Amino acid sequence: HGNVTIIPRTIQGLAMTFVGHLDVPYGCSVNSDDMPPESPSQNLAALWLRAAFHDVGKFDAEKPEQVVSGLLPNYLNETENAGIGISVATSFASYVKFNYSRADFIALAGQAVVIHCGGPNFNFSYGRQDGIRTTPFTSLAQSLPDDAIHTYDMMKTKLRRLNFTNADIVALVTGSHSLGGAHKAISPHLTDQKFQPFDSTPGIFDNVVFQDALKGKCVTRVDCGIIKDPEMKPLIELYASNQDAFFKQYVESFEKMVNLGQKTSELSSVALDIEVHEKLAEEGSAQAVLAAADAAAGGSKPVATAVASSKSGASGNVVCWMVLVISFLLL
Ligand code: HEM
Repeated sequence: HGNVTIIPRTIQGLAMTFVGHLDVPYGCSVNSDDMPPESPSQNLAALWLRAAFHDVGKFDAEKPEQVVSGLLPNYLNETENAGIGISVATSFASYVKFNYSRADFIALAGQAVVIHCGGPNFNFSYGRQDGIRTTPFTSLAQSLPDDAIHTYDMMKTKLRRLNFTNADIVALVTGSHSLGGAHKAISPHLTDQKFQPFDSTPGIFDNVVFQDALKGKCVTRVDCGIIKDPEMKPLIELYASNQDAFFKQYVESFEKMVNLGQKTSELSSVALDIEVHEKLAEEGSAQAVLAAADAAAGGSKPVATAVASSKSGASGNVVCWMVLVISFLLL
């Protein structure tokens, strides 16, 4: 981790690689090239962001110095990680030999998603240590809040174990659910649809999820609990009316999340140059995302938006693959 001139360049290169994958061909929503149609989630962007959370799931506030991150690929069989295994980020993390940690790798994938899909742009901190594979985490099996079996109060207790404040919880949990949605294959307690978007713009990282929550729309038990929680509701109202306030809090809370268990004084910081996905609005609405999911699954219903986005994706593909090749050369 010592070489400060090389590392930032490789981090920028890797960030571009992630963005290249996201853009082939459905941007921030469904990526049919990477996600096989039979998989429970076909939303690579959402999966990577989710993975950044799950990678710190073993954090124990009673052992704050215990390094927990970088181990997600070893825990994909746990029920709390159902559906994440398909994520290319975690598979990459298990086989690609970069000169920085798997923890950095997974955090960067999540952060690249936030920036590329319309969220706040912020520096990436790097130099995280990876947890030791043989760490006995067994006392903390099922350590992440489980939407299918826990009450809202139990989930809130588990989120407190991650040292999350109310603002962290609202920004990170409901806020991250700005992207993606629930899948019958993973969350039969929530939906009987293959894909149930969390908000009306599941391919855009924005504050619409809070506006929808105030209109009574919530999908996960945790989000439905948050909107009813008198401690949390004022924050939902704030973020619904003020996207800047949401983004400001998100940056702080995301940093906190991906640094759980790490010695933050030993981390360095580098600016990322990531462009926002050019067809965000066109591809990010619930209707466009559902149409793309249908197309990716081989559905026969042609929908105007899906056809339009896959056409634009074809020319975009060439550019994206060039970006991928160039960024691998840089690495
Ligand atoms: C109490 C905490 C949380 C609970 C109970 C929870 C629960 C869930 C559930 C049930 C799903 C649906 C999975 C599926 O059916 O495919 C989901 C999806 C998702 N979660 Fe969370 N979540 C929590 C916190 C977070 C956090 C902190 C993040 C990110 C920082 C996050 C990011 C996501 C994303 C992006 C998706 C969409 C995945 C996709 O579309 O494939 N969640 N979450």
